[in-house]
Amino acid sequence: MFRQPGGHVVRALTIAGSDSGGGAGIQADLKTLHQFGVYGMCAITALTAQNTHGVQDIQAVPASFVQQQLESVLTDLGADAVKTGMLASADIIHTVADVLEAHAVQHLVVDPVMVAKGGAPLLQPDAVDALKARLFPLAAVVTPNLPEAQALCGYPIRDLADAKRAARDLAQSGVPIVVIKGGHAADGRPNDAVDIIYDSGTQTFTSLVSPRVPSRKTHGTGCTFSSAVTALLARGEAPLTAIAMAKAFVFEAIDRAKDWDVGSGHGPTDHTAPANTSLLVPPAPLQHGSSYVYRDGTWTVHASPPAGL
Ligand SMILES: Nc1ncnc2c1ncn2[C@@H]1O[C@H](COP(=O)(O)OP(=O)(O)O)[C@@H](O)[C@H]1O
Ligand SMILES: Cc1ncc(COP(=O)(O)O)c(N)n1
Repeated sequence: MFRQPGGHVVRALTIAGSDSGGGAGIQADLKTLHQFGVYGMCAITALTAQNTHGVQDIQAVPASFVQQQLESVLTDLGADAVKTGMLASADIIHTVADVLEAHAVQHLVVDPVMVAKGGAPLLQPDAVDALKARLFPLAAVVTPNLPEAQALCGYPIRDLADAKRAARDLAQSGVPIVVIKGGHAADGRPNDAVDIIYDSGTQTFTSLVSPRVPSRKTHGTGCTFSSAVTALLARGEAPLTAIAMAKAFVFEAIDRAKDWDVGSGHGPTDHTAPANTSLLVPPAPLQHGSSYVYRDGTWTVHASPPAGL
């Protein structure tokens, strides 16, 4: 386990739904935290019966029991960073926000999970406003994918300019760093996977680019990405560095699983991808406002921003 100077074992808490298929949700989160050498804990918001073909059923967890799980963990073990994934309902969002406020939690990563890749709704539609009003102001980093950013902003995101507008608009809810993830932008094009970061402190956009792995096995990529960011924030990395290392980790996790036979639908990624090597580390320190490309295990700075999403 990763330790701070002084011996403190680094720990992180995920508040999310359970994926029985093991590729997304709590299961992806704990695997990722472990891979980064961070002690992982969880508060489960919903149980899903799920596989690589979709979500077959959902059992909600009462908000009062979510609260109890959070209190149990935070009053004893504590967390150096916290992430949220599937929160299911407005009730649970309010409860989570109340507890996180009361415990003055630092380094909160909010992954505003709304719909599974197969199309199943994972958040009640009336809960979107609660997410923005209650959790975004507590977050250090918010990580919507393109459909989530569209739902949160209320307008279509078709290109890089739209993604930048969305990131800036979402930061208005009091979020220091917004990452618009470009995993959904493929439309069959063999393009790159481009993530746009907006830092409201410096008011700059930084883009992170990797090749797009031609694979359907991307179940849980968002959970894996936000958990890697959480682990690295817990370890004390600067946010931009954490986000870049997380992107490189997810690329490696997708790449290593592309020929896996785990399920016959949208399969999971390989959480044993290397997490603690210099491979993931970008040219430090990252410059706000620049564009970085991760290719063949190396980060390089690019003078010009990416051409598109
Ligand atoms: N086929 C792919 N190849 C490389 N990177 C990908 C691919 N699909 C998604 N990513 C990356 O995975 C991360 C999660 O993005 P995304 O899949 O959009 O999230 P979500 O699971 O929330 O929909 C982002 O860094 C994105 O760029
Ligand atoms: C419990 C749970 N949480 C999150 C996701 C989103 O993951 P994806 O977008 O890859 O389907 C999921 N499918 N299930």
